[in-house]
Amino acid sequence: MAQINALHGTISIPGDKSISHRAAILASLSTGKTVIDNFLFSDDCLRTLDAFQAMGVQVKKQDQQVIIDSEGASKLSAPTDAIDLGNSGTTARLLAGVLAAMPFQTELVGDPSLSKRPMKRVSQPLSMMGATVEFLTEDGHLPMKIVGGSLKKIEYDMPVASAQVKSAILLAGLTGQVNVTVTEQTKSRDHTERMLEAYGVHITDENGTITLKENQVLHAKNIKVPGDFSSAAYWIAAAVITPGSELTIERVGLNPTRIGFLNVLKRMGASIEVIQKPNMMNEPVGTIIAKHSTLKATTLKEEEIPTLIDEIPILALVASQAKGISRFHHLRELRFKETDRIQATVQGLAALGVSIKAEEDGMIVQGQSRLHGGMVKTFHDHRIAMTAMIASLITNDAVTIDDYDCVKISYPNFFEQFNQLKQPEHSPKD
Ligand SMILES: O=C(O)C1=C[C@@H](OP(=O)(O)O)[C@@H](O)[C@H](O)C1
Ligand SMILES: C=C(OP(=O)(O)O)C(=O)O
Repeated sequence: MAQINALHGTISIPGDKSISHRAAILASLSTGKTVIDNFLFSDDCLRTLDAFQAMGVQVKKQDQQVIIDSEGASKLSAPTDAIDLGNSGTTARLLAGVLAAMPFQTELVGDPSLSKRPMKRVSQPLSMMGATVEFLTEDGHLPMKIVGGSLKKIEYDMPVASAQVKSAILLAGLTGQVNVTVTEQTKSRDHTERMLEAYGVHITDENGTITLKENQVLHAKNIKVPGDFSSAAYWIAAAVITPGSELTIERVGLNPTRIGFLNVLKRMGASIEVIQKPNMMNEPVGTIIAKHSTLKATTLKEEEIPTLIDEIPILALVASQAKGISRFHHLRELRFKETDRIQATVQGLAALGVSIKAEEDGMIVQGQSRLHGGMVKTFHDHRIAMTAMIASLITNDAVTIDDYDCVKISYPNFFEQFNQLKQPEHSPKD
């Protein structure tokens, strides 16, 4: 029987996945040489680099840097083969926006999980702008062919809160040199807008209506990527639920559109201190100190969902340790992620002893569950795998998962840091 150990130490968080994708894209669309520091070398972000390399951009990887040399958006060339996006939804949707304005056609393919995810949410606005998007086997799903060309301006009301769709439209406007206006009901992550602003592009956000002006070109600019808040969330959760723990988590991106998990945990009574550091490329950054806490249950509000959309599995684990019943609704979007994350979270946590129930649009979590070891089916979803491993910190018996490799999608050194953290004499820096 394993013993439950208090966790102590300092963790440096690897680069943000969303920002690394955008850095690779905007650097490839700029003229000149860009050095991207602290790029996340995860499977998903590598797909974005590979896609631009296939279109003639020079990409060099060294240590934690990527050096991108490009002649700009107008000089991208047709790839010789279909572009394989692997598991990456962000690459699929954002790249579709770029390709809509290219004077060539491209075929996009993905792995079985990505091939089940909805693509009409991008094909519809891009078609309205003048691109032709053809689904090659099943309506609305990859593989899809994008026949790009000259685009027209668009004013688009977003039917779902999605930073990927919003970004696809902004990138189509940028590469197509046309004016775009996107209106969001609920604000989704704004990394694309912030990075474009850092490049000096004329982009405004007035009460959820984002406008990008036509005829703007990008010139290379070095980029430093902050640590990924979504990756930090696992360690914040670990500290908060494991008795006697205190963890310091460094170099974390603190963009307000990403830190809903932090705000909800504070509402639940978690002891979390945030020390702000200087911004990186228009993105707030800081150090987080999280301690074991006595927690109370919570109910999620609709407007906070986009700010914690990828943190629902780990939040459900935290809620299982709080006093009372937590209610998570407005989560239909979770059914369209790497897997159906409502079902995968409920099944995975139930296998470890959590009293949890799936609802049509969310889940109900009974608090103060006593967890036991067990086998968690990940459905090859990195966020389910990492949630199960954090759960193992508070079980006496072993937790096993059916796929350890999938963490490489967003957090390649997760297990390295996890194992170091479990050895109290070490502090898992990088
Ligand atoms: O724009 C992005 O980088 C992302 C947006 C979110 O997806 P949606 O746009 O589908 O909400 C999120 O779940 C994903 O992990 C990354
Ligand atoms: C949903 C995710 O990513 P993507 O949509 O890029 O596959 C995620 O990282 O949790």
